[in-house]
Amino acid sequence: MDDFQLNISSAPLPKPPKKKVFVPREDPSAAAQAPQKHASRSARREQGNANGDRPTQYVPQAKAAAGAAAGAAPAPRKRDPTKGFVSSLFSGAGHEQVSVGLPVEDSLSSLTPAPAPAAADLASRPAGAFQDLGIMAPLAAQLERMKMLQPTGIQRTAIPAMLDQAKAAGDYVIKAQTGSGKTLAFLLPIIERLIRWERRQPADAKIDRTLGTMAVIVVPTRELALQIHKVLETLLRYTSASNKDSSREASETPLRHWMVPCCLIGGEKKKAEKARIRKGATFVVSTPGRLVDHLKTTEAFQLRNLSYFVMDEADRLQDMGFEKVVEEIHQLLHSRQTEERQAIAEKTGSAFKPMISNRIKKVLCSATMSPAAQALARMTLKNPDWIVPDGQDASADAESVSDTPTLLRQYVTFVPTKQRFVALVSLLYGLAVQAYNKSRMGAIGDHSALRSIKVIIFVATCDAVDFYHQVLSEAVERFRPQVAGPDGLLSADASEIELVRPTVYKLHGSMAQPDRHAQLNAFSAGAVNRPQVLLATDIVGRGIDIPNMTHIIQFDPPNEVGDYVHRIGRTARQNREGEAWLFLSPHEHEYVNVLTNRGLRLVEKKATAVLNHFCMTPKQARVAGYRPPSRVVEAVMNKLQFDFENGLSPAQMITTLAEKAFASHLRAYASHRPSERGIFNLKKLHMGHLAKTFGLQTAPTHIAQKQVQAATRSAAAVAAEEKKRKPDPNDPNEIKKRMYLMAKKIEMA
Ligand SMILES: Nc1ncnc2c1ncn2[C@@H]1O[C@H](COP(=O)(O)OP(=O)(O)OP(=O)(O)O)[C@@H](O)[C@H]1O
Repeated sequence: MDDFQLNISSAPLPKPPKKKVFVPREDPSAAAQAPQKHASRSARREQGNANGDRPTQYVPQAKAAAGAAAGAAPAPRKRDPTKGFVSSLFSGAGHEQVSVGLPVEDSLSSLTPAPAPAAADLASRPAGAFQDLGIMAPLAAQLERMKMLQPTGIQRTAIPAMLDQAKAAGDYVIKAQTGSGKTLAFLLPIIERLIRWERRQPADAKIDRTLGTMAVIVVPTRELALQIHKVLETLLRYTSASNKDSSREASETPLRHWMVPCCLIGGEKKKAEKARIRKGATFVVSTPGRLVDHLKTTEAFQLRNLSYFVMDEADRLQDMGFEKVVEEIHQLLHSRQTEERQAIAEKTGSAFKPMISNRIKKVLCSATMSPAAQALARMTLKNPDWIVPDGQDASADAESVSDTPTLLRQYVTFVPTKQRFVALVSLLYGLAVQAYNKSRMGAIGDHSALRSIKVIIFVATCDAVDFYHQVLSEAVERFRPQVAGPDGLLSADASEIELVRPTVYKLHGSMAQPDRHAQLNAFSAGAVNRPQVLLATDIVGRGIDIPNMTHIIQFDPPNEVGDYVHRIGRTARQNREGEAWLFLSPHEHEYVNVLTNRGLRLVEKKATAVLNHFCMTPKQARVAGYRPPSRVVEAVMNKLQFDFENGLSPAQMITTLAEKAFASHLRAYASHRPSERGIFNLKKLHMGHLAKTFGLQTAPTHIAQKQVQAATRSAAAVAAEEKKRKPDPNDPNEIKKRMYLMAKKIEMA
């Protein structure tokens, strides 16, 4: 691959010593390679058949020309005979134009003006407004330190509602768009009620860890548990008597309490967690599996005073995998609390008096409520109070997902399957250049003042995360964005390219917990003046709050519209701007209807707009309306794909990774919801083209055939099973039946 690396130098760009262009198969210089011809042809045919395209051989023009001039075949390059060809990314099947009726833009930059910030979500109240909602001075002072001066829309409704003594017996459903501050919306009133209880007690009574756990918060991922735990730690730091600084606010209302948060998550040492529980934890934040484990095995868990059970990302918790676990948690919390209270009553001879509430109040919280989660809310919550942001209608369609952040722009681009990789690299480069050009104005010479992009790329499987992490990490080091110069292809200005080169991180559920933690922290803290890219599965799709997120790229579409909404909600949080890009292959275009039918508003970006950007220097990209010639774009993209297929990593290692990623991609593709399998149809997926997405020159047929057969078999088996047992899993009557049974069990517990 280094043969084809171009020199990089600062402007003015020198004439390249060798021009490199793609020479098609018919080129006389290629035809002159008589001794190689037959072997090459058969290799080419093999690839051509597998990929369904006419292959193109990449030959440096200088060598070809020299060979032709000498009247002899150019000296053959030493290489693996199965490599060295790249079928053109711009010919063959898979390029059908689709029209989906969305507004279309042919430029990377947004053509529509930025929408105005949502007035409803920006509180117009002055600082101190948290106190107006009933939050006491020490807590409000801490919020001020955390730079939270005004409550958000959902906080303005949730805090008074949850503090309202008249409604204190009921449960709550909190539904508000992503990034709107739901975490504090349920944490603040819980902390406030505990502080208020303490105020009503004689001077020697206080809340501390010996009173046991007051609130349990269960969330679907470890990362989210750690995040909420951190918010709690910060909130409680200055509002606990243990902190000397709290005496500042203590003159009027001396603080006595000492509340302790504790995080219980899979992947951590259970023994250490048991020790923490034994010491006592006022708040427990946990993932479902680990919580059940401790509820069953940790005797020291004290739940007699438990007053709140919060299910954050409630609809995800009702998903297949968690539904039963959450049900079990409900039962265990109730049974353990009852046992503990009875034991105390027997010991003391009088009924146990709980601190805040006799029953455990449940709080369901999410930006989306699937039908199953709604049914659960209706059946299991007592008099649930549906809390939505100030100014919104609580009786509106609970399943609606159209309430996405106001400053979020949603784009979809239809990229032929075989161009997916080059389009991804081009988009990353284009977005980074765009950000660099935007922030460079007024910041020339001061690179610390530049603002770059922070992107999450969602892919379907852990194997794909590993593969693209490896590939993109190398790509940014080794692929030089190339542009049209007067004499062919040139590399872009090195000093500028350095500034748009991203650091790549990865996160998926099969990584060891310390690595997960380290990667997420590094990505969150990554310098804002350099592009930061995180490759991830849906593990960071929900709840995760990363500062300065600018873009979400869904390289693989999600399994559910709910997941789409949560993924895009990682950006444009708290009234900041953000962009979400969705990649679809042309044959998947009907997925757009699935999204728009649920009220989501998208704009189509032409795939050419994405590819063009890789062929422009930052300087060229600053010229309004500049477009590189299409033949240059094609040559550059074919070269990029050629390098991708031939030049990365020790060949064996990357091939193994690629084949694994290819196989698991097929499995994931086959597991789309039954209602969407007509759109994400394995039979319509071109295996050869998909192979190119993973840098494979041909589809590993043994894998492809096996996967397609298995997927078809399992799809048929699932369909037969569903027909036999459940007429339709989304049938409201079926959901009701399931939820009724679950509610009965919980009630009995
Ligand atoms: N009143 C406030 N003022 C300023 N910033 C706030 C306020 N409340 C919350 N935030 C910040 O807003 C961001 C989003 O909050 P949070 O994570 O609670 O959103 P969310 O609604 O739970 O989002 P998601 O649905 O994605 O989980 C966080 O960085 C949080 O610190």
